Amino acid sequence: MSTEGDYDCIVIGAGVQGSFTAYQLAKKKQRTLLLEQFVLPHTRGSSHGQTRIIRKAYDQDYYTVMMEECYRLWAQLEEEASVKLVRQTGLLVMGPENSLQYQVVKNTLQKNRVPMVILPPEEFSKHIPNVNLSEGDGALVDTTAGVLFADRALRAVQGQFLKLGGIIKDGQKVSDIKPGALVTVMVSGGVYRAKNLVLTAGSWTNGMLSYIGLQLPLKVLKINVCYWKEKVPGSYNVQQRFPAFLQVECPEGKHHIYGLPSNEYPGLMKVCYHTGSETHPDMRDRQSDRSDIDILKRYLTRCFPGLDPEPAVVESCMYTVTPDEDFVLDCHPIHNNIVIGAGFSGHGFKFGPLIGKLLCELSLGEVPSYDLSPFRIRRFPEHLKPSL
Ligand SMILES: Cc1cc2nc3c(=O)[nH]c(=O)nc-3n(C[C@H](O)[C@H](O)[C@H](O)COP(=O)(O)OP(=O)(O)OC[C@H]3O[C@@H](n4cnc5c(N)ncnc54)[C@H](O)[C@@H]3O)c2cc1C
Ligand SMILES: O=C(O)[C@@H]1CCCC=N1
Repeated sequence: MSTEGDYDCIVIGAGVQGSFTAYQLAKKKQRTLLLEQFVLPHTRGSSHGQTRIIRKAYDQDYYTVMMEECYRLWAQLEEEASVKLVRQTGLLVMGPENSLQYQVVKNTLQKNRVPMVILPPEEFSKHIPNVNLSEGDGALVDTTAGVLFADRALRAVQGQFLKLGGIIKDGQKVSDIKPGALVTVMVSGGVYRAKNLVLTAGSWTNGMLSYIGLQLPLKVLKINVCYWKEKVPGSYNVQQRFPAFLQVECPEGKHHIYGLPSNEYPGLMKVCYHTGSETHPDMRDRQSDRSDIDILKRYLTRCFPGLDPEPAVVESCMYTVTPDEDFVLDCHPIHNNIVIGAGFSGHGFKFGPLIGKLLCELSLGEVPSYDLSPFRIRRFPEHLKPSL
């Protein structure tokens, strides 16, 4: 077994969160190694695919507030890498006018003075053709929102990290971690040591944490990523300024439904259900539950009459979900040179640049730029005792 040179920091996992963390560390002159189990780019985790939603429309103030800086950081990366990563389309939010869910999002936007437009039901179809607003639903548009070009963003941030002198080793699966003043990381055929470790292993997080005496209440869900054909090509197209959308409550299912204007596959609009069935991350393709697709078919038949209600393409992705759907951004409770970023619960991409900054701050022992109390490990006390 060979021993390779020491680093200031090793980051495990080159998804969006690990890549931005490595980039931030390299910006701070840290000698950084980014380790990835698969050959890059890959489609086996949570960060692949061409698009994601970026928005300020959230239930909780703290996410809306954090998004302010995220937009700036995305723009900074666009400039540094000379690439377009964000397209402003707006986000149409729909939900029962009197429901808590809809009202909370509306209030958060209003309180934080986020530019938005409320669409009264009688004016809805003038602004949003080809969508049936449900009886009793309210509708608003978060005009700051849009589409993030995800694959392109990952390439851009990894490219900037390499330009800063960072090292990426892909096809290197971490098989053990030994904590200590120097953390030792084992991969097949090699050992790496560093003063600090950041763990951003997505759906494989609990596997990694088992090496260091910790388990988190994370569920791994397989998401069916569905694309639906426009009956009239272009009717829900990004070029026609059709917005992304979020349906916060509807009779068809308990969870949100969200969609992005047709873009990546010409004539196909991406619409997904915000949950899926549990899986082991290495067994994703054996999970064949499609009950979410039945919910989407019924919803689209009723509300998006311009889409063929049979998915034309179904791809796979994974969520790693915490019980409260808030992220985990914290130091290991005993080994404080090990930082953990996990549980992004299906909504973490848009925060990537800021997550990178925060995990870098935690790793360097700096005071984090935001109050991280919603993201602490000790909010799950029952999961701390048995494994430590
Ligand atoms: C269908 C879908 C739609 C989504 N829509 C949105 C959206 O609209 N807006 C939004 O903001 N977010 C969205 N998200 C969420 C967002 O994409 C995720 O929160 C984010 O990609 C999580 O990134 P990550 O870096 O934590 O995980 P990953 O991308 O999975 O990265 C973890 C990496 O760690 C590597 N790894 C694991 N174990 C090891 C090991 N032993 N050795 C080496 N490497 C290892 C993995 O191979 C992987 O590459 C969506 C997610 C999905 C699945
Ligand atoms: O994060 C997002 O914006 C999307 C849409 C809502 C549900 C999860 N992901």
